[in-house]
Amino acid sequence: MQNRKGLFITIDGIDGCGKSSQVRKLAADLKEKALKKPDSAEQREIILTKEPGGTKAGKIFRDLLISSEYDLDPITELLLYCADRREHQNKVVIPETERENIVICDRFIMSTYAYQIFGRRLDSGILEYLTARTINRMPDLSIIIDVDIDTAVARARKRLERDFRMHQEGKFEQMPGQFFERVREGFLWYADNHKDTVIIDGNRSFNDVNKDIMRQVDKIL
Ligand SMILES: Nc1ncnc2c1ncn2[C@@H]1O[C@H](COP(=O)(O)OP(=O)(O)OP(=O)(O)O)[C@@H](O)[C@H]1O
Ligand SMILES: Cc1cn([C@H]2C[C@H](O)[C@@H](COP(=O)(O)O)O2)c(=O)[nH]c1=O
Repeated sequence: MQNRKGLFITIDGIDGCGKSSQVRKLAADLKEKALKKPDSAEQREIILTKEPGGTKAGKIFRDLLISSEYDLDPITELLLYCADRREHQNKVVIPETERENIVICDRFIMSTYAYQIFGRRLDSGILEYLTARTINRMPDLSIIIDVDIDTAVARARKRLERDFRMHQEGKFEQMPGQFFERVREGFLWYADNHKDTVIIDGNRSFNDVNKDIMRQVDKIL
């Protein structure tokens, strides 16, 4: 383990890969572990958060970003994801890890590489420039849940239609399959080229995926 305070764990993947359900389950599992071992390092507060939208200003960025209503220019979109991340670092990730808590975040920078650089085909130089100057706390562990595009798109659409949220949140879900192929390629590229990043096969049962996630998290606790 690096000599740093707290822990910052991120879970990522294409829409519908199952990450939000796994983030919630991981938080519940860690809380249960802490109850069982009251004197251990696991006795840290668990902070469940997300990008975009993990801060007060971030909720406004999120509305702008994921609605299909605004038809944002791709570079505007990239800048807003970076602005949301900067706010989230300063208001949540850094203060909570400084308090030695465990921050579990639904999505992080791998999503920006996957969706904006690979999906939208933007120049990675802008993202690298902004990241180097605005992000101080990188994850101790990044998990990418990898699933087949057809499975992911079907799961994401089903969930949005069930919740009647396709209009407010369905911007990416309405994109063609080739877009998601590029996004998936972006996640795989990120894992191949960055340390502390692992891929977990999400085409399996919820419990099997959860077990693999817990195995990875146990290594850094
Ligand atoms: N391993 C799994 N097998 C089958 N269904 C799953 C699995 N994991 C999650 N699901 C279901 O798929 C749907 C999407 O899951 P979830 O919301 O966790 O995905 P997500 O990746 O966070 O999606 P989004 O990015 O669109 O918010 C939910 O209905 C969930 O119950
Ligand atoms: C952080 C981040 C996210 N996105 C996209 C990916 C998803 O379609 C939405 C967020 O929705 P979720 O229900 O919270 O998964 O935002 C992106 O394009 N770029 C990013 O950096």
